[in-house]
Amino acid sequence: MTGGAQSGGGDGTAGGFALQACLNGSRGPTDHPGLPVTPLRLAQDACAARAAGAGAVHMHPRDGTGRESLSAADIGAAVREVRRAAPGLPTGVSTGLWTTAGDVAARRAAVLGWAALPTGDRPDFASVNLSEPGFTDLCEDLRRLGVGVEAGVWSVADAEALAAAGTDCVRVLVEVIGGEERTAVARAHAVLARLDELAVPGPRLLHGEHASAWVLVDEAGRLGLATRIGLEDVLHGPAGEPVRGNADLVRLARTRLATYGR
Ligand SMILES: C[C@H](N)CC(=O)CC(=O)O
Repeated sequence: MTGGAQSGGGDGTAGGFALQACLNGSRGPTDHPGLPVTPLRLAQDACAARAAGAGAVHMHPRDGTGRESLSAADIGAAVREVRRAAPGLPTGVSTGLWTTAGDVAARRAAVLGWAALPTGDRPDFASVNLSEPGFTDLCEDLRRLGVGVEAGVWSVADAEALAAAGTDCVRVLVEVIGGEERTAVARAHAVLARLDELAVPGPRLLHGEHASAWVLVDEAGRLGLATRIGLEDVLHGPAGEPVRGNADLVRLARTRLATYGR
């Protein structure tokens, strides 16, 4: 089985949870009527996702115009509101380079600005995409800020880059981005196997998006790995049925994971 020895201490979780809710991603409000964008809506959805069975949240905080933002003010406002509504819920944010339009120095400066936040307003962890330039400096900056790194591995090449860098991370996100549903499981296995071959430490969280989202929730269940679901990754249930929002998606994922004893 792939993802075995390094999958998270044998308890099938990624550092204490089996299911993370990815609340909004880069989506806009026209994508789904339930999409949370403001700190208050993110907090409401975090709370509802936890009640539905999520053990952590990942979000893309926005500025006053609704655009993704890494500024200390916007990150701090979203994290603070989520912590107020859902105390103790592990809370993470994206650091996607698209947020600063591909400007590595601007991203680094924004993240370094989180030093001005009280520690309680800093996220517990942040995802860092290995395919993006500047990931080693960013990981070191996050470590100094006391923010855990979720290493975003999208390919075998990313797995090799992570092994070569030796980055300390709280979790390895095996993210099957793009491509067709019928190849998603094979792609996931190729990355998981390479991570294990290279003895990359850290629990794995496996997920896909769009057509591959549900098939990889099932595969994570089968492999005993953590996974994630939410409006960032998919806008409907496993049979294409409509959902009201993140809490519905989390409930549906929990039902599927239960069939694998999770
Ligand atoms: C393209 C993926 N939705 C990227 C993702 O989930 C990780 C991140 O926020 O950087």
